[in-house]
Amino acid sequence: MRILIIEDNETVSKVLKHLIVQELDCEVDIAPDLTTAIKLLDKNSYFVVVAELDLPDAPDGEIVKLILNTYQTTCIVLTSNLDAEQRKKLLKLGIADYLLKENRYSYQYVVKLISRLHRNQSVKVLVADDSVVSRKFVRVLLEQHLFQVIEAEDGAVALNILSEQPDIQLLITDYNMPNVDGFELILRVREKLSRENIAIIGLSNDTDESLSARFIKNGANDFLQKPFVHEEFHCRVLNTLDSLDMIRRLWEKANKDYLTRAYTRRYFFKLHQNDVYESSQFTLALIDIDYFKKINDNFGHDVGDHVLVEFTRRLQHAFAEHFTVARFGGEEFVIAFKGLDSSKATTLMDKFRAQCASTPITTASGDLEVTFSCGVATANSEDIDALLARADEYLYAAKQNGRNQIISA
Ligand SMILES: Nc1nc2c(ncn2[C@@H]2O[C@H](COP(=O)(O)OP(=O)(O)OP(=O)(O)O)[C@@H](O)[C@H]2O)c(=O)[nH]1
Repeated sequence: MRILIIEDNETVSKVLKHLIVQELDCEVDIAPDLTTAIKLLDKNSYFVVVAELDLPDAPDGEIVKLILNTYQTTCIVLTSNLDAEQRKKLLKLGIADYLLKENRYSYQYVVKLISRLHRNQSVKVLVADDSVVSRKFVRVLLEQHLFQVIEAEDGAVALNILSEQPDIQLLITDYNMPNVDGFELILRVREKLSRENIAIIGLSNDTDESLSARFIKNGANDFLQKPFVHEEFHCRVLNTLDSLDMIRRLWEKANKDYLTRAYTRRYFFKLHQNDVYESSQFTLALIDIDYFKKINDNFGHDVGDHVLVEFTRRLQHAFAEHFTVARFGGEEFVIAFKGLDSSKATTLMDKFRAQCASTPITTASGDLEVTFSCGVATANSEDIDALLARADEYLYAAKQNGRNQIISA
């Protein structure tokens, strides 16, 4: 990623460059005037340009049109003052945002904004609104911030799109829509997707002042009254996505193991507590790496950690797309094969066992042969604790029997 700062005040450009480089992995160029800026823009491709409006050789913000139209690059404007007329003109041109050089927080905001814009490129936003004009307006604003935008003309279409594209992170929905309105849409989305899955912003031009609270009580994260100004829209989207990121980080901390990123024992139980009662097609594989203590003793804890991480990567690669992979602690893992009987799960596990045994793990201390033992048990009207206890018995038998093998029933 490469950023260009066009700024004639050397102190400002240096501070900004310092803050950007500290926070983001990128190259930063500085141009003190329009002439130098053009040379750099001709030579390099920039992710974002941060530009001062008043330059020695272009005092009337000429640089903005050039960046947006000629170089078709995202532009953040930096300025000491901005009157209402200029502000309107800049927003109409399609800048991503403008910042007044008021204090150090303005510069920190620029860094935060660039980082957000970078992440936005992979963020899908669904806009549900029956008004084409309103939908297009929101689309333009979102595209200025580099989001991937998908449109739905009513709530029913939005629900279909959400079920087909579970990676949508933000839903922006109008209230008044035919078929399924904004409230019903939110209620139905929240039945399936919680706050770590998707964020929701409600929109309405209805004058009913209780709407905002009702939207939020129904499960929206925020609400915007139409017509709204560009800045408010961007700030609310930014805040909503920041809190989505935070909730996701907390969720990961609570449910994923810090070292291997596999699910924790607690999350595993939460997911599968009731599965055994429901289906006899539910099989657990309890896995334990063989002689793992020796790896730690002979090569050190860091190598042991590396083996655990690589072993988990292999497990995830082989099974995580369809089944739950959890680390139960130490060098013990479990896989929940929902929908598979003992024989199918054992066949899959044995294929994986043979692959592991024949592919050493490369570590700082050389290539290490790593094998595991495994107990496979299929539900038999028992609860999850009893099923796990049985898998553990088979695992113990596999260890006693010489390791690097699977025992199942
Ligand atoms: N490096 C590392 N070691 C861990 C971690 N968690 C547990 N261990 C170590 O894993 C080892 C487990 O050893 P044991 O339970 O004796 O089992 P083993 O050596 O694998 O022998 P068998 O299971 O009988 O084949 C212990 O030395 C623990 O200290 C971890 O997060 N990182």
